[in-house]
Order: sequence, then structure tokens, then C-alpha cells
Amino acid sequence: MNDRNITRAFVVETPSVPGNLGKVATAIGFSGGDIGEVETVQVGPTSTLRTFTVHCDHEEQLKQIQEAIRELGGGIRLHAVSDDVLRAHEGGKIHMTSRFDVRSLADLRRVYTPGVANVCRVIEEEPEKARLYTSIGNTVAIVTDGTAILGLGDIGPVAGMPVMEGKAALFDRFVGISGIPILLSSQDPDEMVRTVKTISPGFGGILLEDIGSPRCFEIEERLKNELDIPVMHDDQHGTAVVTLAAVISAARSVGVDLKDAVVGQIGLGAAGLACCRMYMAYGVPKVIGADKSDAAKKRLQQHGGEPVDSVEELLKQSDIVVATTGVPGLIQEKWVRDGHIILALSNPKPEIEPEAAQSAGAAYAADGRSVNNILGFPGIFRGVLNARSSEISHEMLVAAAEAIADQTKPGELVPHPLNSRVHQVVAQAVETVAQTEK
Ligand SMILES: NC(=O)c1ccc[n+]([C@@H]2O[C@H](COP(=O)([O-])OP(=O)(O)OC[C@H]3O[C@@H](n4cnc5c(N)ncnc54)[C@H](O)[C@@H]3O)[C@@H](O)[C@H]2O)c1
Ligand SMILES: O=C(O)C[C@H](O)C(=O)O
Ligand SMILES: [Mg+2]
Repeated sequence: MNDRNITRAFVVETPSVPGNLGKVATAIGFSGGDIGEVETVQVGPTSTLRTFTVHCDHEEQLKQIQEAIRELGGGIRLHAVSDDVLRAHEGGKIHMTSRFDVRSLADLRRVYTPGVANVCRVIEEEPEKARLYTSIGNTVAIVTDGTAILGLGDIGPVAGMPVMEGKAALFDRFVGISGIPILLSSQDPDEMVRTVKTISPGFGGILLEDIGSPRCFEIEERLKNELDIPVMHDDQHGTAVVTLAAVISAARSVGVDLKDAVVGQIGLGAAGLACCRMYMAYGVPKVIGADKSDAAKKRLQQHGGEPVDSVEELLKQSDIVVATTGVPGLIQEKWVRDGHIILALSNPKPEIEPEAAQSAGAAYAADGRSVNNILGFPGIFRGVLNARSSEISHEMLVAAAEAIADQTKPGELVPHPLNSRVHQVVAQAVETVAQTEK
């Protein structure tokens, strides 16, 4: 399937006569739309109302599909075209709920005053009991300043909130952690560090998200040093873990030993530099990198990688190519060599569509929807919180990457993120390393 940027729900009424469903489906398909679900909303003696979820590439195609349905005639009527994704976001995606059902006066006295005062005293006397008697040990702050929201760039923290709510929803769904978005209205590293430290007592860990480079490096480093709870910048290390897992799986599939491979990284920002550091630490002998910023290339050099002058040159020299630039279409098909492994990880759109890379000769190709840090951050935090570890070490990250690679089925690069076993296995791998490091 091509990249489908637009998803809409078409509400269509047809006379209840056999063949009409087929006519609508054909009109959508011939105009280039992919049909997802078809839901029958109402069946009456004379007419039937259905909702067709349709994926298509661009607005023009969307108009063509609407026209094609309207032209069908014969009593077929298009009632509405609604944006399901936007609708699903109405009211936000997350909500704080109570684990205690307050129904009676006795409940009230237990949950709240006066019962709660004794619990406060217990914690005052033994602060570590907060882990037992509050939600702090199971709560992670998802902190952003909105400067590198996906590949959309510096769109501000409020516009980035849907991403943060999405990460919170995934924390809850996969590993039962409460993720609380924290939106910072400052981009000043000193103020950001101070603010996160000030609010840190309420959290068991800090996930930094979509904070642009190079500020993200300093902010993460300082918070790691100054806080005694685990801190991880997802776009750096979550991405590096999942990318290493994909690189390990790809190398296994094509029979390449990573100890002989050249890995090329395009985009040496938050995600790219961390990926390079991970490949090198894992034993890849030659890691080359391209970036439009000289400062970013210099940083790669300081970490032991080799900058190259252009994206084209990088593709010439690499066996495995990973891109995290936020620039859709940056990799041209003519640069792809037979047997290349290409991971174009930028969201929401990749540097090259996987289908295009594969038809140009790539042995394996994937984008940022499948090779995504969703496979890493939930299990990593579950593991460290279980172990009550105060930090996330490099060894834990490598264990997480290997666990993900080991869960990958032959022929795939990474496991499916909805396979909840993967998150449990990552958590166990991280917890095991954390226990040995104590
Ligand atoms: N799939 C995933 O799990 C995942 C995880 C993290 C980030 N990403 C994606 O990676 C992209 C970058 O994220 P980031 O947090 O690293 O951002 P960033 O701003 O820190 O880094 C982007 C880097 O790309 C470089 N760049 C931009 N245009 C370029 C070009 N034309 N040629 C060469 N280099 C160029 C920039 O100079 C910068 O160093 C985003 O699109 C994001 O969605 C994906
Ligand atoms: O949010 C995602 O889908 C992955 C990653 O954190 C990104 O910034 O692209
Ligand atoms: Mg991100």
C-alpha cells in the first residue's frame, strides 16, 4: 500500500438493493481510495446507511472520490465526509481516573480526610514508603518544549500535546504506567532543567520528548546527573534502541555480519547521533553520517564517526542506511543500490517510501511507522521502575534492543507494536540488567 496521508469517514446512504455496496466500493477504489472498515449504521426496508473509512494520498484525490460517489446516482447519496482522526481527538486522548470508588462516607474518610493524614505521616517518617502508598513510582512525566515535534519542527508545546497524549496512551496500554504530559513554555536549557527538577518529586521517571538538538543533549545530561530518578530522551535513546534492533534483524536476514558492515546515518540530530553512538558501541566498525549542519557532523566526529559530504555519497558508501532528518523525499530512488537496507524513519513522512526503496533494489526498507520508538520506551520504563533503578544505563538499552530483535519474526525488521508480549520482554530484559547493576 502507498503512503496514505488522509483518512476520512464517508457516510453513504444507498437504496437497499443488492449491488449498491459494490457500486460505492468500486467508485472509491477507481478514484484511488483504499477502503478500511465498512460499518453498517442502519438497515431499513428502503435504504441502508454505511460509513466507509477511506485512506487516500492528497486532497485532490479526496475530492475525486466524493465526485465519483455523487455521480453514481440511482438514489445513492453521500451525506458527510468526516475526519475520523480529528474526531477521535475531541476532548483529548487521556483522562486521570481514581482507582478507588468513593461511594460511602466510610470510603470518603479512607480516601480523604481524616484517614489520609495518617498516610502522610507514614511517608513523612519514611519517605521511601511513598512508592508503596502513592502513585509516584508508577508515574512518568512526558516533558516537551515543542521544538522538534515529529518532523514538524518547532510548532510549540501546545501543538505538540497530541503526540504527548499519544505517548501517555501507549504507556498505559502496554505497561500500565501513568504518563503525564508536561508542556514547557521555555526553550532555555537552564530554566527547563530547573523546572523539571522542581516538579520531579511527583514522578518515578522523566521521558523527554521532541526536544530539538543540540539543546536536548545538554538538557538530558544535566537532568540525568542532577536527578535520582531515571531520565531518558525518547528521540535519542528510544529511537536508537529500536533502530539497533531493526539493524540487527536486517543484518541477520541478509547474512551480513555487523562487524563488517558500513552503517550510514542521514540526519545527526537527537535521533541520528544517538543511533550512531549505539551502532558504534554495538561494534559496527564504520559509521558514517551526513547532515546539513557542520556542527552536527563535528559532533559525530567527536563520538568516533566519519562525516561525509552528501546524502548521495553516504548511500554510495553504506550497506545499511538510516535517515532521521524530518525531510520527506530526501533520498532519491536512483541512489538506492541492490541489497541496500534502508530505514527512512522520519515521521510523519519518510525520506523515501519503503515501496519505492524496495522497487529501486533495496533488500529491506521500512519507515518510521513500523521502526518506531513505541517498541522501546514503554518496556524500558517498566523495567527500570520495577527495579527501582535511578538511571537507564547503556547496557539496559542494548538489552532492550536485543530483546526486540529476538522477538522479531523471520522476514520482518521489528515485531508488531500491538504484540504486548514484546513490551513485557523488553521490560524483563531491562529489569534484569538493572538488578545486576544495583
Ligand atoms: N521512527 C521513530 O521512532 C523516530 C524517533 C525519533 C525521531 N524520528 C524522526 O526523526 C526526525 C528527526 O527528529 P530529531 O528529534 O532527531 O530532530 P532534530 O531536529 O534533532 O534532528 C534533525 C537533523 O536532521 C538534519 N537535517 C535536516 N534537514 C536535512 C537535510 N536536508 N539533509 C541532511 N540533514 C538534514 C538537521 O540538521 C538535524 O541535525 C523527525 O522527523 C522525527 O519524527 C523518528
Ligand atoms: O512519535 C513518534 O511516532 C516517534 C518519534 O518519537 C518521533 O518523534 O517521530
Ligand atoms: Mg518523538
